[in-house]
Parts: sequence; structure tokens; C-alpha cells
Amino acid sequence: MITAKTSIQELQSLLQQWVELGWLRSLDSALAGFLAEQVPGADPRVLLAAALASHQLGHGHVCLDLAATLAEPDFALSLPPEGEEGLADAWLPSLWLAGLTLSDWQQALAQSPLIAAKGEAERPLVLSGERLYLRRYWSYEQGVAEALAARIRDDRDVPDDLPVWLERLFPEPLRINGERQTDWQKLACALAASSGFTLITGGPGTGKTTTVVRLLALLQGTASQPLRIRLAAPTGKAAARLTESIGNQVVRLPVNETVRAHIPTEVSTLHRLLGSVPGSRHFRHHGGNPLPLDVLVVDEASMIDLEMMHSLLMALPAHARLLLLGDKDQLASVEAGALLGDLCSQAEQGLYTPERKAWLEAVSGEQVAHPSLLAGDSERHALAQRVLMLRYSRRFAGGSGIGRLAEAVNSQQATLARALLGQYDDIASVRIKGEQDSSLNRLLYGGRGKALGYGHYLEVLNNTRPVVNTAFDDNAWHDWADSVLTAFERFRLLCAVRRGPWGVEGLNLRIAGLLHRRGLLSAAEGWYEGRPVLVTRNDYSLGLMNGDIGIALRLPEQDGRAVLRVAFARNDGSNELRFVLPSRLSEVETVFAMTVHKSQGSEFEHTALILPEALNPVLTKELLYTGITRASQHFTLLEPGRNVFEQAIARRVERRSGLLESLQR
Ligand SMILES: Nc1ncnc2c1ncn2[C@@H]1O[C@H](COP(=O)(O)OP(=O)(O)OP(=O)(O)O)[C@@H](O)[C@H]1O
Repeated sequence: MITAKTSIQELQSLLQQWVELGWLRSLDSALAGFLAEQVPGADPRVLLAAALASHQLGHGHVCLDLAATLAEPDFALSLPPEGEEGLADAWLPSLWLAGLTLSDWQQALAQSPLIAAKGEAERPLVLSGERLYLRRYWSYEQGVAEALAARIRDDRDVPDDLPVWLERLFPEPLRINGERQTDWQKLACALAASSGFTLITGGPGTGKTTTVVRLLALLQGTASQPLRIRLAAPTGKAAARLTESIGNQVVRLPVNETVRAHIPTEVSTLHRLLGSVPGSRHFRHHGGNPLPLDVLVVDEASMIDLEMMHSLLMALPAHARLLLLGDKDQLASVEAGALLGDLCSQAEQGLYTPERKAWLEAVSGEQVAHPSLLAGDSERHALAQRVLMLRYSRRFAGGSGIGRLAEAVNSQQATLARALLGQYDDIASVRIKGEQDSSLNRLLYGGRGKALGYGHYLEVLNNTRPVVNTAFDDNAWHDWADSVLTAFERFRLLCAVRRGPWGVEGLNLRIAGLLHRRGLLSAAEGWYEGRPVLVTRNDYSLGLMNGDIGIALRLPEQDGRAVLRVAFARNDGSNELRFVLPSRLSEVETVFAMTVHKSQGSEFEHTALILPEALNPVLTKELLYTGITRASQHFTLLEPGRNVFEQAIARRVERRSGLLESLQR
């Protein structure tokens, strides 16, 4: 057990043991070692807390929640889900933390020269109530809370003809099955027109893009001079998808050509917008060199982590409007900080003040009415006045099982979700009996009914290859590569985990082997034609971003030789491709299977989600919801175990942060 009297050597050997077991990262233990050197005789309970606080960042938490750690000590480290055998039991955090009380721990921390209470001079750690932060993350959280608090107070004058504009942009009253319903999109436009900061959340197909395009038309159409509008998303993939859907929407706007011409259709990544400085955490744009824009729209905001949000808010000029769009129910970023989820935690209830509600109804002609709405007050619910939830999905209307399944999972109704899987053609579950189950292979290769499998893109690859002797610079090669990339995006296998037989690593090997045995791939390892790869780290010199997907293809050189190159979409709305030699790609992995986390911001016609055999800490309803909503037309659940789906629905992600508390102060 760790007490004030435990020697530093004993603590360090415990931390070392945890590192060797893979339960703690070496950088977490190194931090404790560094602090011990800084302050000889430091309390071991403080050093332990520092290592654990550092470790939480890897779990997506910006701080260590002391009370939660004492309640479930084994969750503070990364213990393997299946448990350790024998000897490791002696090292369990629950044994080492037994007997430590919250007040003793807090007291030890409060007295330590390593730890600042809020506002104190530079010290490496900050204690805020029951939460312990590394200073950098505490500063980010404070910075974000202060910047958001200022923006939440930023009321904007609305144009006198706002009601006319709303009528023009939303000419038809919304009817669902013939019945008049509240048009939340129209309300979102009204809300966003009246504030410097707005958050619009909604599930897939609820019209976030439609709403924002109409809002931009309204802002541009009523501005005295053209506004500088920029659109951004956290990843290249998400940016490419938004570029496409915005482009489609802008052409249909009922506005004159001048207004239309001033609505951008190109979406950049946040990194590009801010101007990343290669090899550093810094950006070209910051408080001293703010972004030159008047309106910023960021889509897929659930993927923004605390550090990025901090950089963004610091670089945003005070006069600029900020609009965040996203789906609050999706998994948060893998990095620390679940901002969208925190900021939208009361979106279902609305919590509009009576004055706000009356104003919204008067300008829009819509009723702010829904069974889940509650009345709010301006003091306690200032943030809520800037948040709007879109509640009706056009994509998953009527006979779509995907939409209903996503909803059942999100509302944690496991029995209903299970029943739905058998009731709709667009969703299904397949029981997998062991690793060699042929139904799994059939699905991965041939799909299910109209839902495609990986055989499809390989058919496109093999059957539409330009004829022999096609000149090396003929456009036919580009078109062929483009159609192979597009075909590959029609099906994807998603995994909850990386390791084990049902994780990304094992399945990638297995699928490559399967396609090789069927004669569709020339090899199953190394580089081979048809190998799909995922970029795992930004490479500015090649213009490739983490998350980009490419496919290796045999292409002719000028001298007639065929050489393997990896084709990537440029993801900048240009429809251009980039061809890279495999030898230049160091940070890539095969991507027949990918994690649900990595799939965020993407969408596939057919999405299959394979669960592990037994419950595991990463399995939550958010993970299932994110996986299911990646499917646009068909979804297949692959289940090697029993009841794992139901158990995962019952669990939710808990992210620890003090953002809401700081905002409400
Ligand atoms: N008010 C509307 N009137 C007509 N069609 C609409 C309206 N709102 C949305 N749609 C259609 O519904 C579909 C989904 O809308 P949109 O792409 O705006 O949703 P989204 O929430 O941005 O979706 P995603 O989940 O892809 O981010 C689109 O085909 C769009 O044209």
C-alpha cells in the first residue's frame, strides 16, 4: 500500500512494474521520476497521482478524478480487458491504493510544492477540487472555458428582415407523414443569426449541412459587405465529405449569384486552417496573428480535442462568428477532452429561457415544442441558449433500419435494438462461430444481398484496368485509380479493438490471406497491388494526413515499366489524385479492417462492425452508435460472442473534465 512513508525507490519500482506489464506508459512513470528529482523528499502519494494524471490523457480524460480513482483504482491504468494471469495480481492498483482516503490524498496534494491550487504561480500540476491536472491541460481547459464564456455572451443584432429571409430559405412548412412538425433547421438558423457562437448537434442526415449553408446565405445576404467565411473539419476525410455535400447544396440555394459566389464550398482541415508548423505543436495563427475571417464553421466537432479547441479559440478574432456542427452522441476524439459532448450535454432538454423561446417562435413562425424540452433560465443555462439539436433525420426516414437501430442503441434499449436487427432488410446480425467460420469469409468477400464486400473493389481493379500499351500519361490511369478508390469506399469492416482475433491487426492479415487464396491479390503480405493503406501520421512533405486512405496500383512509368504506386484522393475537393511510391510511406497500415475511432468522419454504403468475443472496456453505446451511423445503406453486425452487443449498449463513455463547471462559474 502507498503511504506517506513509502520510499521513492519502492514507488519507482512499482511504476516500473506497471510499465513492464503494459498498464502504464513509460512517459507517465518518467514524469513521476522527473518530479521526484525536482523536489527531493516529495510525498509518494503525490508522485503516484502525477503518473496517474498523465496516464488519464491516454484514456481521453484531461484530468485525474481522485474520487473516481479511489472508487475503481484498476480503471486508472490500462489493464488488459481479459485480466492478467497469476503473478500480476500482486501489482493491482486496487491493492496499492487500498486504505488511501480521498481527504488524505487531497491534503497531501494540497501541501505539495509541486501542486498549485488554481491561479498560483507556475507549478507542474494543478489541483482543482477533486481533479488533478497536468498544468498544460489545466491551462487549455481554463483558456477554452474563458474564451467560450465570452462568446456565449456575444449577442448579435439581427437584420430587420430576418423573418423574410427565414421564409425564403425554408419556404415549405415541415410535414412528416402529412403532419406539421417543428422545423428545427429553421430555428437553428434563427438562433445562429442572433449569436456569435452557435452549436448545432444532430444525428446523421438531420440537416446540419443544409442548415449551415442556408445560414451562410442569410449572413452573406444581409451583410453590408461580403463576409470572409471559412469552413473546416478535423480530418481530411471529413473535410472532403463536407466539401462534396456543401457544393451540392450551394447550387440549390434560392439566392442571387452575388450571394452564392460568396459562399465557399472548399473545406480545409483544422491543421491547414491554423497553419501547422511541421515538427511542432504550434500554429502560424494564434492570438498574436489571428485568422483573417469573419465566420468560421467547423463540422464533425465531436472529433476536436481540448488542445485543438484551445488553439482554434485563441486564433479566432473576437468579432468572428463561430459555428460548431457535430453529433454529440458519437465517440469523442481519442485525444483528451470531449468538448462537444460536454457542451451539448443538455441539448435534448433545450433549456431555452421563456424570452428566448418567444423570440425564436416570433421570428421563425415555428413552435419550440418537443416532449423532452424543459424551460431554462438565463443565469444557469447561458450555454443552452446557444445550442440547438436537430431532431429529424431525412436520411433515415421511414423504412430505414439503420436509423432506428442507431436510435435504440443511443437510448440504451438493448432488447429493442436486438429485435430491430431481425426486422429490416438494411440491417442484420451474423453469428460468427470461430475464426474459420465460412460465413464471415463469405460476407467479407461477397457482402450480403445488395450490400457489397471487398470482392467488389477488386473486380473493379481487375476488370476496368486500362488495356496494355495505354500511354503512361493517358487519363485512363487516373480514372481507373479513381474508380478503384471509390469502389473501395463502398464497404468497410470496422472493429472495436486492435488486438486479438477480432481486432484490426488479426483481421487485416486474415482478409488479405482470404483474398490472396481466391486469386484476387498477388500476395498477402508486404506491398501488393490492391493493398489498401491508412496513413497513421501527418506527412506534410507528401501532403498526406493522418486518416487518408490509398490503394497500391501497378502503373506504367514513362519507360514502359510497371511500378507499384499508392493512389490517394487529394481530399481537397479537386477530384485529383496523388501517386506515391510505397518506399516513401513509412507510417501506414493495411486497412481492410479499421477501428471505429479511425472511421469517424467517413461513411460507407455497407458498414460491417465486428465485436470482440467478450466485453471489453472500450465497448460502449457510443462506439456502437458511431459504427452503425457510418453506414449509409446497409449495416451488418458480426458477433463472435453472445450478448456482447447488449452489454455494450448498457455502458457509456465517461469523460472526466471540469469544462462545464468552469463555464458555469
Ligand atoms: N430542409 C430540407 N429540405 C429538403 N431536403 C433536406 C432538408 N434538410 C436536409 N435535406 C436532405 O437530407 C439529406 C441530409 O441532409 P444534410 O446532408 O444536410 O444532413 P447532415 O446532418 O449534414 O448529414 P451528415 O450526417 O452527413 O453530416 C440531404 O440529402 C439533404 O439534401
